Amino acid sequence: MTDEFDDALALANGHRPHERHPRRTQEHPTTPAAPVIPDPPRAPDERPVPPHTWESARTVAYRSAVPLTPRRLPLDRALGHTLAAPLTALTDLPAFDTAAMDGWAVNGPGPWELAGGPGLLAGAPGHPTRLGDGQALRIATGARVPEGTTAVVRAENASARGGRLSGRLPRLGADIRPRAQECRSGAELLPSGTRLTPAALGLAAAAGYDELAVHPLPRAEVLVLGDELLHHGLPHDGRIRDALGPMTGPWLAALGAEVLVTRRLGDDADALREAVETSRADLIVTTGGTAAGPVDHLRSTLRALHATTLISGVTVRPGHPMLLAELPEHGTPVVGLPGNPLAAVAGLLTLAAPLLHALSGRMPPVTRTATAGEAFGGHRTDTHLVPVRCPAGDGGSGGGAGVAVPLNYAGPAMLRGIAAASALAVVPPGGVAHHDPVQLLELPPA
Ligand SMILES: Nc1nc2c(c(=O)[nH]1)N[C@H]1C(S)=C(S)[C@@H](COP(=O)(O)OP(=O)(O)OC[C@H]3O[C@@H](n4cnc5c(N)ncnc54)[C@H](O)[C@@H]3O)O[C@H]1N2
Ligand code: MOO
Repeated sequence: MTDEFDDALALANGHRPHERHPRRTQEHPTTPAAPVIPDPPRAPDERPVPPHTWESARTVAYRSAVPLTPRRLPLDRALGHTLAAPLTALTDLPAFDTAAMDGWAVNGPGPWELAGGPGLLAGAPGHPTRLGDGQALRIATGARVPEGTTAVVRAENASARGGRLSGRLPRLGADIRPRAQECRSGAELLPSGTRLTPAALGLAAAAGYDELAVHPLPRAEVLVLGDELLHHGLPHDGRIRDALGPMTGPWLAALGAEVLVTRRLGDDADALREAVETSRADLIVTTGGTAAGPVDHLRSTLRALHATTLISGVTVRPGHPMLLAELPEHGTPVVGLPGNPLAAVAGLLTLAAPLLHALSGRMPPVTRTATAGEAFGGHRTDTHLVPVRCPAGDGGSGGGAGVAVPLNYAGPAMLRGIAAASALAVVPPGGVAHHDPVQLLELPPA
């Protein structure tokens, strides 16, 4: 076991392992064994990339990309995009003094004399006529208040009889939303780099926008590697269901990518090379094939394509064989996710998330602090990513950020823990004691 790990680490570091043992070709006899393709010789000046720490891997991934060129999009197509310029109010909000309640606009202390006419409705054209001293006029929520209004009296707090209105004396300005209460024209409402939520789109519309300058969604392509994978039905004859095909695209989309396609390539080195060479994506994400197995072609394919390796192995568990490379010409990033499913999640959050933030013009993803609900055993030398339950609103003793409890079924090949998790705890080498602060990586929303 130790030898196997050493071999994979050696390979991840750019060395040849001492000895190769075919791992997969005998596992599924129904599939013809893929030919073992020798790694192309390394160029003499090519230096192996030592493994990065988890923190430095995230920084390198973020710094390796620049934001995609902004474009203008109508509001109804801008959800999930990132603002390429601050959202600046194009109008005062409210744009005029507005009734905040259904009732009467009044001028001065009551009782008031009811002014004639149909009353004021929201959106009514023309300017309402001035309200004279001691007068009251029926008004609906959202209607412009007439000049001279000192307050709005709520319908339930007054009664109109015989041309007069009597009721509780409101304080000056009661239930009037004054013009520019929320913002003045020109005020910055949201900074550049904000990802547009439904609320942000509503705010943009309220502030007068029809379209917004945004960074386009980075286009991602997912290449799922592995001849052992089945795409429907039950595992049989040593073959298993592909768990990463259905998971990786949606996860990238939740992180802000537009997923062009998920392609199942088996362990065909030629198909992998062609798919990478011909991709039009801004980000290529592969699953499996990062380690030392006889049909793990990813690293040799990237070398053959003269890709630059930025990250080759990260001192994180699970997920240590993850990699990041850049293709020549356009510098398209290739993220190699390890095949073990929880290791692939680790790669998504360690490498793909910072890259997508950078390509979209967002700040790097951040962790938040919670309190360890029990001791988290750490790895001796590596960061350990642990699925946790940390219910929202669970204040805990540590001060409001929640109490994180590790979940079972968190082995590298398991998804049961992460599927029930609300976050991944980032456990430094040596672990975290019960009640101590622990950093959490949020999982993207569905
Ligand atoms: N000699 C060594 N072998 C391995 C090491 C090592 O250090 N030395 N590390 C192990 C670790 S850790 C991981 S993680 C994996 C990474 O391997 P690969 O990225 O090359 O992935 P595969 O070999 O293709 O698959 C590994 C494992 O995951 C299963 N898998 C792959 N794709 C999927 C998928 N789409 N859905 C579900 N399961 C998938 C695959 O069947 C294997 O069981 O390497 C270890 N080996
Ligand atoms: O990257 Mo592996 O998960 O440690 O199984």
